[in-house]
Amino acid sequence: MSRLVVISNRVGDPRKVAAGGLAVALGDALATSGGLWFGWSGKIVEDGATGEGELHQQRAGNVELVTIDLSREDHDTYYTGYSNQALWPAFHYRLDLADFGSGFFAGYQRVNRLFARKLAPLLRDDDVIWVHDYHLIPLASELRSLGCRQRIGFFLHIPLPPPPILAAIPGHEWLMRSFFAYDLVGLQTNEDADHFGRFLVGEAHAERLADGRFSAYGRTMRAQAFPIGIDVDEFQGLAESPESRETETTLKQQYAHRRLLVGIDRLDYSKGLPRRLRAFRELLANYPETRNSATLIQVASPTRESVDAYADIRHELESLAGEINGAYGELDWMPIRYMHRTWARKRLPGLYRAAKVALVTPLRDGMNLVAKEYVAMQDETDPGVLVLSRFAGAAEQMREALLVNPYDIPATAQTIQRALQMPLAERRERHAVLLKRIREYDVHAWRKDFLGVLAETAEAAPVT
Ligand SMILES: O=P(O)(O)OC[C@H]1O[C@H](O[C@H]2O[C@H](CO)[C@@H](O)[C@H](O)[C@H]2O)[C@H](O)[C@@H](O)[C@@H]1O
Ligand SMILES: O=c1ccn([C@@H]2O[C@H](COP(=O)(O)OP(=O)(O)O)[C@@H](O)[C@H]2O)c(=O)[nH]1
Repeated sequence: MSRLVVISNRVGDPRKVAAGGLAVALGDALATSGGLWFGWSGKIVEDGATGEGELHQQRAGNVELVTIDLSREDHDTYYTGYSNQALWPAFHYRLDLADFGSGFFAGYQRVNRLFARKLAPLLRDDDVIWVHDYHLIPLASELRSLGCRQRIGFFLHIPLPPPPILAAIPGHEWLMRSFFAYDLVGLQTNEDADHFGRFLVGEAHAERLADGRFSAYGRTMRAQAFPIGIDVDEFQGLAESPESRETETTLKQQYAHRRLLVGIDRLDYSKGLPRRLRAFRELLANYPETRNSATLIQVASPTRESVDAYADIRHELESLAGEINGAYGELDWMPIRYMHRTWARKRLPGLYRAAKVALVTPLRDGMNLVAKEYVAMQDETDPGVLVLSRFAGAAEQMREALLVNPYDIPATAQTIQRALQMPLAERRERHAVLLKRIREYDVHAWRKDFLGVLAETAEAAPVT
């Protein structure tokens, strides 16, 4: 059987806690199949010091982890710069926040080349290679130029915007050409796949063939949606951990006579947190019965703090939370319990189970695994309600959640109130459909589906 080689910027020990859906999902997927996981070590070597590009190898169960250190300059231009200040905002429809700063693009190319150079000697002829996310779009073309002929798939975890937005990215022609070094490109939703296809045909003058295949630059590549899932059983198992049980019991006792809502996100501007708090304030203002009762626990996990837009969103959110608590709080009740830290994964089930309503209201999100985790953790006899942004990738599969437009703050407040008041029969009905769907297409089905389609693709042809 071929070995699976996964490459992503963020690498995690599949047996340990991680914040960020990619590391969680790949850890789950690799723990089943075994294989090699290659990526950044998380270590930055200060300029001038030795050790840049050094490889670290360790075994985690049946997974061999190989990680690489980055120099300060490479990290700042490739990860903080081009990946998170250019591609991330642009792909999340936020050209206003995009910075195509000088040096970013060169750093991005340099690190992709470095990854290829370090990885190529570790590869076997019959390996199946699976590259992940926007940090590494050109990796396959770098590997191909080193002579790699293995099948290579790519999965984009973030949204893919409509053609006019993509066309605003300087160098987009080069990026699109890079996709053609893959045999299969996976996207989160049908909407993303549709945008991608239209861009390839309209801008890259690709020919659209049958079965989602496109031909351009002398190669054929297939593109289709594979909505990422969670490991429902593993996550449900976590609910039995002592940490989770303690969290659940404590919160249920504390909120026995109140209504608990939960939000769990990285503190990213794409997650729509300030608008969520404004909708919550509107709820308190418009529905007096929610005062002294509705409490929102908002976990905002620190992320990419050296980027200005992330520092700005933190200040905005913290001042808003303070303002709302100041206006509505009582001696024995605060409407918002805000935590700027990462919650251990083993405690999350308890939090999900104690909350009557989950607020997942990103302005744009590739998928959003929190939405699926919340559903997976509910008590089927008395489930909570998911309020979900129509702009999260998860909304394509989770129509039975209460879908909202997070830009429409009054309507979001009204929907939260509807969630708080939803009768048991309706909650059970909606939850049962959602749970069935996330079980059917869980992280294992996602992995099998992607790798199955990749196996069907023709032998890799040389890149011209
Ligand atoms: O690695 P970081 O810079 O700390 O960021 C964490 C991850 O954020 C993004 O996650 C995406 O993938 C999820 C799983 O497919 C998806 O549900 C979510 O909507 C996306 O935002 C990013 O794409 C990853 O590369 C990061 O590791
Ligand atoms: O404090 C936190 C915040 C998030 N997560 C996990 O990080 C992932 C976030 O993935 P999602 O797809 O929702 O968004 P992303 O952060 O990848 O954009 C989920 O599995 C969460 O359970 C966590 O363990 N602790």
